[in-house]
Amino acid sequence: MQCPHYDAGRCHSCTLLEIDYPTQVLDKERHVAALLAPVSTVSTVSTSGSGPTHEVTGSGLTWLPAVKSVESGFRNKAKMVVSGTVAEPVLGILDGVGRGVDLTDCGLYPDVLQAAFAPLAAFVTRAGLEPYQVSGRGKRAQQRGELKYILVTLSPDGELMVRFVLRSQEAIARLRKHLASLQEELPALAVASANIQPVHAAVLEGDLEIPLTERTTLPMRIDDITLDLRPQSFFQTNTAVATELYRQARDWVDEVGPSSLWDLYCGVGGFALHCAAPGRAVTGIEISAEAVAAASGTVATLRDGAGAERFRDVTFAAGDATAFAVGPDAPALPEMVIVNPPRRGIGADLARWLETSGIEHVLYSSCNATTLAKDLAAMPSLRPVRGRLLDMFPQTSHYEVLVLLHRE
Ligand SMILES: C[S@@+](CC[C@H](N)C(=O)[O-])C[C@H]1O[C@@H](n2cnc3c(N)ncnc32)[C@H](O)[C@@H]1O
Repeated sequence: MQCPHYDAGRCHSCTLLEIDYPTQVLDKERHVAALLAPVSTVSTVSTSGSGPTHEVTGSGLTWLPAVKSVESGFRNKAKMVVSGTVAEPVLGILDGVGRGVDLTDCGLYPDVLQAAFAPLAAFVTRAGLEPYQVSGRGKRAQQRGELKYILVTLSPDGELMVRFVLRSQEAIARLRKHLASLQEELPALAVASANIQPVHAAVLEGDLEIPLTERTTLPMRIDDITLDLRPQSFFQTNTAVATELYRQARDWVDEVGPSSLWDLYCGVGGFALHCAAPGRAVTGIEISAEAVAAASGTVATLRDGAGAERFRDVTFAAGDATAFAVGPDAPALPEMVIVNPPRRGIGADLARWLETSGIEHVLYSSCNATTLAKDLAAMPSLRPVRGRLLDMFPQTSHYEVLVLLHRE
């Protein structure tokens, strides 16, 4: 992929841009294999001869060929910092000295997403949304303006969700007044909302979300399941690769064939719903109440359709994944658990609990192989047997990896 912003030193996000794509994937495969080698080696203890000896008999982990992405135009969401002025807003990033860099032609975005930026910039001007900026430092820092970010998500069917992250509610009336004109210029706009993020900190969004459109969910169709995305919920960045991720998870879960399954860190239910099957009880746990409400809505719709049997016993609840598993009110142990935590991993407590729980099968989907390796080291009885890298983030060193663990 060629990028004028990278060539000019204006943007450094795509750290692997100078490496050809097949080599990027190969390097990532080597990276994850090396990180997991210490936890995927089969060890046996031999008691013959003079005393116990520790023998390493090779890796018990089989890697499937990596799932590759298209090299550009794969991101389904854009997080645009808004800078510049009301008359000439700049959508993109801030460079090292706080100057706005226009990234509306960034090659990671599909054409439909790129085409949304000009109408959005024109809307910023029409609605008089002053870009947020800070001058000075420390106690002398002066904050001005309202609009911090514009967050845009593109659905597989070409619809858009747009969120305006604002410092206060000062501009809400103007947003509402001019929204119809934005919808005219941007007919793909299905869901719009304002998020209020009042603090001056490197935090993308705040707790308060104010809907601006009647529709509040964006349908994200993946194979035969349409997930409902709400403004404050997570969705995998690369829809095509996410589709392969959920298909692979479903295949491995079906091979094991559990009658009960937990999906911890379930988001809007991607794994839980793809892995649902007649006679299988599936429980999704997620910290975001919005995501749980969306997932519960999806499953109700699916039950009304042809999927009554498949989705009969699928439920979602809001809560902390570790507290749910280790807490006194935990339901009966499931036969299999899926975990898909944020970059920090599942952490010591949940890993310890899984290790001692007796649960036979775990599927771990990770966007950070370093924390994955650490978590696996804390669960030595659960051995990785199958792994697959899914390149969700070409041009960067990030990737997703799915690992199937069986109890030894
Ligand atoms: C990598 S995302 C995965 C979401 C989902 N599995 C998917 O495929 O879209 C991690 C999810 O964990 C949720 N989360 C973060 N901390 C959590 C916690 N302590 N307990 C439960 N869920 C948590 C986040 O809100 C986010 O939805």
